[in-house]
Amino acid sequence: MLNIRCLNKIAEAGLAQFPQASYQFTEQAGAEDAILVRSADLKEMDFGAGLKAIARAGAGTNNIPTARCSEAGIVVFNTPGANANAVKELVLAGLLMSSRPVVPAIAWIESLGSAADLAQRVEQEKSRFVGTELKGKTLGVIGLGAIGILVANLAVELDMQVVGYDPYISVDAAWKLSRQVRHAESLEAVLKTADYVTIHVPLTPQTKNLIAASQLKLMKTGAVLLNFARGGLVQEDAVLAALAARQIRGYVTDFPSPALAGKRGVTLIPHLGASTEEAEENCAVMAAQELIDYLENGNIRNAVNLPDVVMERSGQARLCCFHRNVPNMLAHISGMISKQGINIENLLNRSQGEFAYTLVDVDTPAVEEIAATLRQQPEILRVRVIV
Ligand SMILES: NC(=O)c1ccc[n+]([C@@H]2O[C@H](COP(=O)([O-])OP(=O)(O)OC[C@H]3O[C@@H](n4cnc5c(N)ncnc54)[C@H](O)[C@@H]3O)[C@@H](O)[C@H]2O)c1
Ligand SMILES: O=C(O)[C@H](O)COP(=O)(O)O
Repeated sequence: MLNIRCLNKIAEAGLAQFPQASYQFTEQAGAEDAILVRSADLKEMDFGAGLKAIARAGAGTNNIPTARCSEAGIVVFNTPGANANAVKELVLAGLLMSSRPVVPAIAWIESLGSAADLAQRVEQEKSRFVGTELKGKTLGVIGLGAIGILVANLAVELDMQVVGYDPYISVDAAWKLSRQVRHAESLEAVLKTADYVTIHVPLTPQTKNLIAASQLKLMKTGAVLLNFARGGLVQEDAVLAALAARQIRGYVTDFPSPALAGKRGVTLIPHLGASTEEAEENCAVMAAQELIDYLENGNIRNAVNLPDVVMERSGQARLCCFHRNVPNMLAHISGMISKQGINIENLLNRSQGEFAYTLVDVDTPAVEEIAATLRQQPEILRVRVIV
């Protein structure tokens, strides 16, 4: 039996992927083979020696200590794109809420209750809630990954001018982007031209406080900043100062904090970007399938600390080696196997940065001794045998 531990509520459709004959769910810390998680913070968590993988049912992995996981030979997965449409739709709500004051207008109507002169007051006072249209305004999109592309393309459909910035855009992403999205050479260029700026980059040490006082100063007077990516991308004190100085008109964010609560111009949403039935199901199913293929076949799809490594099963046993990306590892692994007179049926090796992963299919199930010897090698972080 393999033990799966869920550290957040995971959609039933995802849990149903695990066959009951070979998997069980556990709440016991340290007993798990794999963890399924959404936003629970694992950064200070101790992991049991048996933990082989963590799957984040979602996009952002800043709640997972990925570097520490790699050192322990733990593969960290996420589910790219699985909740992108849900976020896109909430960004649209954010754009509409910041161009048309529907939220305060609804609050005002509710405050009137069922007053007899309701219809009359509506017509007398509705001019307090006049807004502007999105059509013709410029949207700046920072980060053109799964979400940024959908947001940029939607804004084109809304007849907005769209300018996008992503120095690391993938070829796949570039193909999906509408040709009407203008390409910005720098973050500054986006900030200077946009009426609305929306951020869709991961939170990393490099992107922390991406938008701080000097970036806010570049924004057009009266512009609106939308942040559905992570709170730490925007320096809150700076944004509050920019709002107080009327440099920007609004800050719409999915990441509330005590400092932002109740401040003029701030719209707080309780981290609902991915909270649709469809997105929760998509993420849970994708995360579960990634874990199952890794646990049962050693295949890796959508890990953040290793590249995709997928090989059809052959032979009688598979050795799965998570190791450092240093010279001679392949020769060491294959040499050890051939020294035992064992034939290698198939082998696949890929690396990403400091780490690499090697799958070896062999023609005998008797490879535990080889695995034990390989585990002695300090550059090898984990060896699994799958028969
Ligand atoms: N509010 C929510 O519920 C919610 C849901 C999903 C994702 N998110 C957040 O949104 C982020 C983006 O999600 P995604 O699915 O689009 O991820 P993604 O990996 O598909 O796209 C991220 C893009 O950001 C780009 N990028 C990285 N650093 C950059 C920089 N300095 N400047 C410009 N571009 C940069 C990358 O090249 C990539 O194209 C996630 O990391 C997560 O933090 C939030
Ligand atoms: O990075 C993500 O996918 C989102 O922030 C969603 O987080 P959640 O799964 O906790 O809703």
